[in-house]
Amino acid sequence: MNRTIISVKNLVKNYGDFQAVKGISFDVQEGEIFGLLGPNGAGKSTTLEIIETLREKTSGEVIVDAFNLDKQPNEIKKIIGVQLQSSGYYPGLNLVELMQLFAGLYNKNIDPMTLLDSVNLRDKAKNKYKELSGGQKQRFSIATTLINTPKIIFLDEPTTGLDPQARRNLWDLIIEIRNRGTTVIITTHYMDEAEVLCDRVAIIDSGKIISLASPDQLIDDLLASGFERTKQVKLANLEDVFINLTGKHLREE
Ligand SMILES: Nc1ncnc2c1ncn2[C@@H]1O[C@H](COP(=O)(O)OP(=O)(O)OP(=O)(O)O)[C@@H](O)[C@H]1O
Repeated sequence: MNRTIISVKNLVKNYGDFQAVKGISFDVQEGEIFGLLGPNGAGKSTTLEIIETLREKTSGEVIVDAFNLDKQPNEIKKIIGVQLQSSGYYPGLNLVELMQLFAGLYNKNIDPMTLLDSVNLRDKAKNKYKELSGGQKQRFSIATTLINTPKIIFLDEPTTGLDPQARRNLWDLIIEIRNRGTTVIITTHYMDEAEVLCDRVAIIDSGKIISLASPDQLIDDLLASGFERTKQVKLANLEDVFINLTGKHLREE
């Protein structure tokens, strides 16, 4: 595949006596969607925040696009896009004004409408953030990650709380962003999401990577080990029924 754009080696994070990340190593290839999967408290957000330069590591080495996290964190900041916490969205400003505000923070000249267009929010340009639906809020926050035309974007559980259509719509958006050449790192609890979206996934449990491969490979490995589902699986599930009844396309949210 492509070249390695992120390299993490023996990463450790201690919070006091508690070791949240226990010496993990992985590489992310340029242009892939890489998933970090794991139960609550596994250490996904901690790992992401360290790579994003937002949290100090205890030890280990992180290289992002040939920049060393210890020596060149500011160079890393310039080439990554990070979703901001929604509490940072000033309630009185509309989406265009918010975009301009964030662009100012990055010292970038952007066309807010082009960015809003790219996440299908042109119609909501004059609305305030609080007036958006859950799916629209997520799309807006993904647009803010794109302001500095980053090489890599980080998405921490971007579809949590969304309905099936909004989730699928967001998947399409994430794939589109990847297809334009941006590397995507995503954390998720949803295995169906990881299976559809991710080129490769690392499964993290209690601060350790316990498996890393493409979703297909992980499933094939499990089947090769003799695993069989106890219940015969039908060729459709309840979500298919729901989507079929309520429409595949993005509704007016
Ligand atoms: N600032 C902190 N101080 C102390 N412990 C922390 C801190 N942040 C996280 N932890 C602990 O580190 C562990 C890993 O947390 P982290 O948020 O990285 O997990 P996660 O995999 O992202 O979980 P979730 O899926 O619930 O978001 C947890 O046990 C958590 O309680």
